[in-house]
Amino acid sequence: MTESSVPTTDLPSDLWPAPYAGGAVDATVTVPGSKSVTNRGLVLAALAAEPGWLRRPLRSRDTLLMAQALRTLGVRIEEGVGPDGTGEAWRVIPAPLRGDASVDVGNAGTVMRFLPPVTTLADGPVRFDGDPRSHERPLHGVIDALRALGARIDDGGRGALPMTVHGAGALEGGRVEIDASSSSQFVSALLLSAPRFNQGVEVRHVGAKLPSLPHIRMTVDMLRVVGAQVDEPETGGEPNVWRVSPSALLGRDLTVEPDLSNAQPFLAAALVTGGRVTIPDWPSRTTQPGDALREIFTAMGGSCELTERGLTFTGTGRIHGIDVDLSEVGELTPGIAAVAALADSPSTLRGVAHLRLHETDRLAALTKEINELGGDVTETEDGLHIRPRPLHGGIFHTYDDHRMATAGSIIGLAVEGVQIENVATTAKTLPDFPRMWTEMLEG
Ligand SMILES: O=C(O)C1=C[C@@H](OP(=O)(O)O)[C@@H](O)[C@H](O)C1
Ligand SMILES: C=C(OP(=O)(O)O)C(=O)O
Repeated sequence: MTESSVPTTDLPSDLWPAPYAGGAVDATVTVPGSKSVTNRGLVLAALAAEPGWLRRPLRSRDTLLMAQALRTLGVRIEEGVGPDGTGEAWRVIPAPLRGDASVDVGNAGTVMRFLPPVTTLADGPVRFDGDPRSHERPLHGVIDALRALGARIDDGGRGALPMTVHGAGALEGGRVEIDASSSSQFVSALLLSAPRFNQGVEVRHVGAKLPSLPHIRMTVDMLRVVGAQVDEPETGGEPNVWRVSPSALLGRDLTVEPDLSNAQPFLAAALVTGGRVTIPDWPSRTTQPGDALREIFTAMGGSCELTERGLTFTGTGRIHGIDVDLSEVGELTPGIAAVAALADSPSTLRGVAHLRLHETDRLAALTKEINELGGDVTETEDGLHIRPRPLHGGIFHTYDDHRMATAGSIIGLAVEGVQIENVATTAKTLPDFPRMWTEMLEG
């Protein structure tokens, strides 16, 4: 059993010549596990009353940071092969959570939001810090809610990182109102730890909008799988209210689905080159937002077939613009914008103002980088307006954002001479991206 170190993004900011396709791709691409499922699975297993397994976990910067943080708190995570001897599996052995610990969140929204509630259960202070961008990403929803539920947190009044959560071994819990319009992860964070709060939790979202609803569904589904009792709006509960009862959690044997948002660039490659890409193990039912790509990329000109072999997506060589509300599936925006820049008609991407506070300001970054290749993109109040124009080569900057790197690579398939700055930033969720991309083109 080995414990691997967390890859960092401190690699030199090099330029990676994005491969130009020159013809239709025809490939089968096996995509590693979902970041969102892996990090929820780790948290729930760490909070359980008995050991559990996580099979086919994603091994990337965000998930290794989560694993490292949980280990620092006393949880044992043994990396090895699964009970049936096939494939990678992590055995998670819960333990009383230790304080006087430090957590590096990197720039992982799931780590910076999901772990503060967990650490209220530790027996001492837990210091949180991360990449410079982590200081700018919204955390106030989690901090304010935890204080209202009984936690003591020192954040220097910033409502953001760095901060210290003074774990007291338990948290009272109860009712709380939050405004989660800047991130659905505020809601998910509170729900995930709530079975271990004395009174559980009732979270009421009071903001004007709530992004990334499928990710909240994922939280609810995964809580139910480990035995938690959850009342929520979609199964007859009050709108915008989630209730989790206090209970012990079961240790499960969970298999992580492929990351459908990381499947996006490969599906886009089929669309952009008029080729065909199959993603094995595409789930027939899932809460992952990437599943919406079947509909979105079909509307943009391709077609797809979901069979036992997986999802096969076929492009026609023609790409159409789209007018679409992406509020539920915001993390797909960079890849959709890249395809839209190559389309035969304009696109409007709506409902994603909160992307300004993601890994980078994604609306500004996409606008600038596509325009520097000759494009015509304008930011709207809540999204992007993209009028396709002939593009030329140049440097595509990535701003430490994995999805900027994959978006630039999609454009590079159709435009010669695109160079991706710091492609290593894909390590956040898909460390093997450059190799996978090159192999896809080799067929
Ligand atoms: O809970 C999750 O796993 C995620 C929720 C979403 O966050 P926001 O609601 O902040 O957009 C999404 O963009 C992120 O990539 C993953
Ligand atoms: C927004 C994203 O990540 P995070 O979990 O850091 O919020 C993303 O992966 O697109």
